[in-house]
Amino acid sequence: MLEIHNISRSYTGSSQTHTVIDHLNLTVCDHDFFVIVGPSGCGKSTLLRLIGGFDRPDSGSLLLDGTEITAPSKDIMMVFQSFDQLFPWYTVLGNLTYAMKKAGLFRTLAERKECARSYLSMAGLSGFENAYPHQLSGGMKQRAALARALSLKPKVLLMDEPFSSLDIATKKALYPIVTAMAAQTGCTILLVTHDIHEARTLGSHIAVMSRQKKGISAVFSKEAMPEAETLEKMLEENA
Ligand SMILES: Nc1ncnc2c1ncn2[C@@H]1O[C@H](COP(=O)(O)OP(=O)(O)OP(=O)(O)O)[C@@H](O)[C@H]1O
Repeated sequence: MLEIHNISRSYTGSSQTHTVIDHLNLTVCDHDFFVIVGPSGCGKSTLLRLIGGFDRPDSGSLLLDGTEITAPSKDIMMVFQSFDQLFPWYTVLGNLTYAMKKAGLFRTLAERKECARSYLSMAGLSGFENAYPHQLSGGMKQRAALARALSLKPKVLLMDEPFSSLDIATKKALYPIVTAMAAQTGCTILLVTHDIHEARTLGSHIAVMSRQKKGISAVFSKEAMPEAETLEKMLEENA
């Protein structure tokens, strides 16, 4: 379980301090597909960086299974928006086996390859194991990045607008794959998006972040999820 207690984070510029997150609290349960939406600049990426241990709060604490998050670790992986997150000099399979080796997973290359193939199959990339990243479409690159991250068996996967550069048809084709991968691996997922349709399609929960509140203004479970129009309105109100 991920527990965020009363965290605050400010950035100090040349003349003033800008508080982005102010006493934010949030609990994300194991296996949740937790989607964070919010107006531009409200601090969504800042929050993901804090959860990932890439940044530290000025006050408050973040706990994963009761242990404070103080630095990046193999328990929490991140997938970004950029199509350039794969190593261009490795094949798709090589990207996964190299990451596994670095993470100390499996003793032999054969074991790593077998595991990598199963994650690539989940991502719908069977047959592309020997392709290089430049030979893949944007959607395929994001699926490969997702497969690579999940193959490292993190407890939590953070995704910062991973699909926002994809066209609508590609995104729609990707959602069932992402949902199936989340279910099959059981990984807890936190996804930041601007796309309300994406949030409603993928999320087991949706949290709305607010610029005025500098925190979370509402959390909805799948059963109580508002219509897209209502969510859009909430985003406008929280800008
Ligand atoms: N390293 C930094 N130094 C100074 N200010 C920063 C830094 N990182 C973020 N900010 C500021 O903090 C605020 C929140 O930024 P953040 O990127 O977390 O928001 P966001 O909700 O992810 O935005 P967007 O939806 O546009 O990607 C912005 O005003 C941004 O300029």
